[in-house]
Amino acid sequence: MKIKSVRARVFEWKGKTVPPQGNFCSNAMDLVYSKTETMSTFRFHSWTVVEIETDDGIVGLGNVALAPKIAKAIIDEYLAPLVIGQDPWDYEYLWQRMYRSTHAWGRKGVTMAAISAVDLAIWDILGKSVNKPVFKLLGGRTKEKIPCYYSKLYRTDIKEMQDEAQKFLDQGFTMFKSRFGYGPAHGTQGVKENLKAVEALREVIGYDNDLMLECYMGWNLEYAKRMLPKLEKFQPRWVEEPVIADDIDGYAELNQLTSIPISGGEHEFSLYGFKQLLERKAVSVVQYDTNRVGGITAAHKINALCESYSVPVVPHAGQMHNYHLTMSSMASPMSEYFPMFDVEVGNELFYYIFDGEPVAENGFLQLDDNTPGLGLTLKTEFLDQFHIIE
Ligand SMILES: O=C(O)[C@H](O)[C@H](O)[C@@H](O)CO
Ligand SMILES: [Mg+2]
Repeated sequence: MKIKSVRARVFEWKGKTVPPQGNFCSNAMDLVYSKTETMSTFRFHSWTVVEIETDDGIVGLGNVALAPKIAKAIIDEYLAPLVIGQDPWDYEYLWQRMYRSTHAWGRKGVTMAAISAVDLAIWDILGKSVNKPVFKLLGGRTKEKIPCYYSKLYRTDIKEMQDEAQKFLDQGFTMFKSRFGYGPAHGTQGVKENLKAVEALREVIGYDNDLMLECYMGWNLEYAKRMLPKLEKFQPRWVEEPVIADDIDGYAELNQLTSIPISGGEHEFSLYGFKQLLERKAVSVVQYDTNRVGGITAAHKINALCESYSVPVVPHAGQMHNYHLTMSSMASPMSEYFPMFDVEVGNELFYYIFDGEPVAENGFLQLDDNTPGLGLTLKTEFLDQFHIIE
């Protein structure tokens, strides 16, 4: 079997969107002086879809959501020529070709995300070629089904947040992730607002359910050091990405500061990036996303590394490419889960592009033993609402 072609297309959402409200989630831009609203940079409304076809007619699907137009250019210009004509079963060799030939300017960020998309499509081909789901190629089922946490609860009106939590509690979810709205730029009033939201959520879900808290890199070390002791009484399961991804010392300090586990890695890349985080004890929960970190070839190795450090892996964003790794790894206790909503920030956009994403039931996800590959197909239902760049 040989790879015949690589097609990378950008799917830009042109359909209806629900504008996220006010300070719906703190983010790294909050710390930079700006005359415009910093939240507006925080959208994921396009996606790169990669289709790799083999000479025997199998088509593998991969995707990347970071800087989609740049990712497409990297795939077209640099990565496609490295894999065309090659045997997809040589996935490690192909991965190393992509990684090493772009190393001088690639390594992390959008280049690694582009490599991830090609690698995902290759693994989809492998599964399809032997008629097995990808998780079977990675070691098989380590759990009957995957526990998942409800992820949204953007910082909106407190009552709205409480109603949202109640609705998904009633649907059987036992774990919830919410977003802080405020950071260092919002002074003591912002501190109060952050605490108010957490208290209000605990009122609804109680202390027998898990609550995770997301900063999305919108704090700094000093602010996080003030906030964590105040949050301790609310027993968060973790506080996520309190500082920017490059501040590994900051993570390490915060992770030792209180009883609250610090999570991160959503914006970290490659086996080496995670080795650094683990060696420094910088995170207590690892949250790579397979479509950023280097695809399944890299994520599988990171899982093994995390297993050896006894650090759980809870990949970012749900999605099939992550679920297959979670299903097959002892290091992964659960998944993130975004239900399908109207297009808002864009975290939910993959439901509009792909068919096959599992729907949670009572807080659990299931993967089918008999669906080969990653289990995704391109959806036709919303096709007319995308502008597609070839
Ligand atoms: O952990 C997450 O789910 C992410 O940080 C979100 O994708 C982020 O976009 C906030 O909604
Ligand atoms: Mg996150």
